[in-house]
Amino acid sequence: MEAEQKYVSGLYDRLDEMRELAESRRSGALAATGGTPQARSQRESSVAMYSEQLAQLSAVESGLCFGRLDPETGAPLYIGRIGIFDEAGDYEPMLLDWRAPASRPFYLATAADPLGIRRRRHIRSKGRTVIALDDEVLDLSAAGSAAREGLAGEAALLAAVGANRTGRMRDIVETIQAEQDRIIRADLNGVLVVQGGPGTGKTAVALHRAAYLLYTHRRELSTRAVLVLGPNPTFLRYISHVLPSLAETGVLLWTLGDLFPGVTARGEEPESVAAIKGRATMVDVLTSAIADRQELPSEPITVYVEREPLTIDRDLVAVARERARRSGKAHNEAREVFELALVEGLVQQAAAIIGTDPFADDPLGGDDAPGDPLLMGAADLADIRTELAGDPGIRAALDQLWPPLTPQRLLRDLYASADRLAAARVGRDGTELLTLAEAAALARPTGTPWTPADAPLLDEAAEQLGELPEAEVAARTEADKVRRSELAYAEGALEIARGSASIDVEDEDDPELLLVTDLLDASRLADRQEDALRLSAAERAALDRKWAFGHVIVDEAQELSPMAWRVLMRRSPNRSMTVVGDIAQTGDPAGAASWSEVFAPYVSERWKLAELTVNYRTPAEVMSLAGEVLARIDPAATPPRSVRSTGEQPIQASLDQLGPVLATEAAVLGEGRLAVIGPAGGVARLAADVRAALPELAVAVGDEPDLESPVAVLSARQAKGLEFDTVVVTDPDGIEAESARGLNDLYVALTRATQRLIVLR
Ligand SMILES: Nc1ncnc2c1ncn2[C@@H]1O[C@H](COP(=O)(O)OP(=O)(O)OP(=O)(O)O)[C@@H](O)[C@H]1O
Repeated sequence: MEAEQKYVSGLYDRLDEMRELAESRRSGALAATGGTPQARSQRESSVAMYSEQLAQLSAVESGLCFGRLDPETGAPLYIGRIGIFDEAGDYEPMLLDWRAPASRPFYLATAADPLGIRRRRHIRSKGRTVIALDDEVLDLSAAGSAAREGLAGEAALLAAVGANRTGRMRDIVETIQAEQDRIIRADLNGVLVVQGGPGTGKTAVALHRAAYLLYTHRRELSTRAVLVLGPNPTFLRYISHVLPSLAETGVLLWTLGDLFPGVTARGEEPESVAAIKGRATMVDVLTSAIADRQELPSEPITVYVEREPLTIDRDLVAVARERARRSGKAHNEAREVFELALVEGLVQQAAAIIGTDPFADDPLGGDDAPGDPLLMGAADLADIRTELAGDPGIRAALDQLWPPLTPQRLLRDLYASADRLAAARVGRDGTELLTLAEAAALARPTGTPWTPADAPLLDEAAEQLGELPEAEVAARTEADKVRRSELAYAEGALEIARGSASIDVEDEDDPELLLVTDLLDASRLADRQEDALRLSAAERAALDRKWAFGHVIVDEAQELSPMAWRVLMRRSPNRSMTVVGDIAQTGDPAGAASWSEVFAPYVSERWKLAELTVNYRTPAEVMSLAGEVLARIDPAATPPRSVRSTGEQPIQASLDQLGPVLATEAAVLGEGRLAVIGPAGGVARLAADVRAALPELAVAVGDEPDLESPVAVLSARQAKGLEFDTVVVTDPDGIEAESARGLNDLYVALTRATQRLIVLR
């Protein structure tokens, strides 16, 4: 132990030196002034780079070195969170990054297949002090019973899984198991689906895979960024410390509601409505909704040019509309074709009126050819065309008949109008896409906040609407002072976004306004301002609807709707994805019933399935109770095997015991965390009861509960992906009855405990 302490202390000394160096370089860069704009911008990026280095070096402080491998021949190798080299010596590695190929036997070597390793040692520390060493001799003759096979570093693993929970997910880098390691280090390309029951480490594996991929494919992924999609903001906060503790920043952690740039969709709506919005048929509903905006005038519109009345009637508009639709362009792009055709029709009218010689047929008239009404040449016609194209009356008519549309405006107008919904529910070929009741369920007043299920629809609408021509954008920019001030605001926000990686410039109130994000997509922004704004790939990705991520990781993937998958596939054109989930936990009515159903439309059968089979969270006793619910969901499914048992059976009691049960559990909770889970409809009342029973403790409840509080009251749906030392599930029948997939929700609730489960019915 003393020898290991000496080695580990030497590593911390090097870490301190590295920090000091980064600190002094950063101060140097900060102190320098003046110079060319280029020098200034280089300085700015140096400051950013050293700041990031410093953050990374601080993040690995805890558990810097956690392992040692003794090969059959040669010097021992130390394994840790980052690689450290001996600059004084021959640049020898003092500490190997856990992701380096040479570290791999630490996770994979077994007595049966020792991979050239004699001994594996887990080094456990508290702060900078080594507190325990766990050795495994990887020699069949010396190894214990065969039952130990397959669990690497059993003592360290059991210490980790049995430890108190803190409300923040921890990394598992010290005790990654072989089946997990194979997934973490799987090839970058292709779609990898990780199916695993509760507590099998799917989330942990997904995050470590992100860290591994960034390390191994740094150049490629740092320019394209990695996206991790999770089910809700509370969950993202819960997992948000894992990647920084592995010295990885620059991964975007998003929910579905963050996927459409410029909108942070956090509104709520009934699940049944979200389920309609999630259906693949919504693609056609949007197509119909857009076609419905290409209007024929109910009354002829009269515009005056040089005091002469010109008429925009149904026939003229129908011809122009047909020509624009036939162009095959997206709505906003086809507007130009529509405008040309409409103006051409009006030019003919104007020419007929203005250019008609009233004496054309008068034998006593001028010397023009008898019967020729036109006195105008090509130049005159061109003049009229220019005049008409700029005429405010005609422009207003164009905006009515073929309006330039942002996705926000299209969707907002659609939801706000029963007539528009009625038109959109029928396909272009006359088929019924939504029933009357389904279309009516989508209705809502303008100004209602966007919901997560709206984000994929906004993205789909953007795809179908296309972009407005630059000239149109520029004209509107010029005309609209409000918009310009908003642009200035957004540029300010972008400066701030260096830290926050997202801007939120929604404008709910003025549907006429082109949103700033329509103009500020990152490619245009980068073209214009690359030098001025040195955004990281992750920051630019957050602004650009068409960003293609280097890799996309989806957690709780079973909950995503077909519409959500469409957006994700657009963001991942190279189909480099890791998808983790558990079909048995699908709670959302819009979610998936099988993985093939999800991927068939995109990669047919070309996706790989990996399974995780060991449950690290839930003790065997708890899992056996949850297994009864799983058998009702799917009699063929096997629950994952728990890695440990506590010897304590779950307690089952009556609901009126809530007070005494909570008092008893709080008394033994220590530093741990307790959750009370119940039907969504009763969470507020339940929270009041829990507060009354535990007046001394902070009780978190609500949309985004603080999971670091000792006690949280949650619905089963909110508890998804989370875990607590003690879990009290109240009214299981109520949870089951609450939705079509209530049984799945109950299964989730019963599998959240790391130590103790109490069920009150
Ligand atoms: N190899 C490991 N070493 C130590 N702890 C582990 C290991 N694998 C998983 N765990 C722990 O097990 C718990 C469950 O992991 P995780 O939340 O990733 O599971 P999950 O499969 O996503 O679960 P669910 O589907 O129920 O949300 C976490 O506390 C995680 O840290």
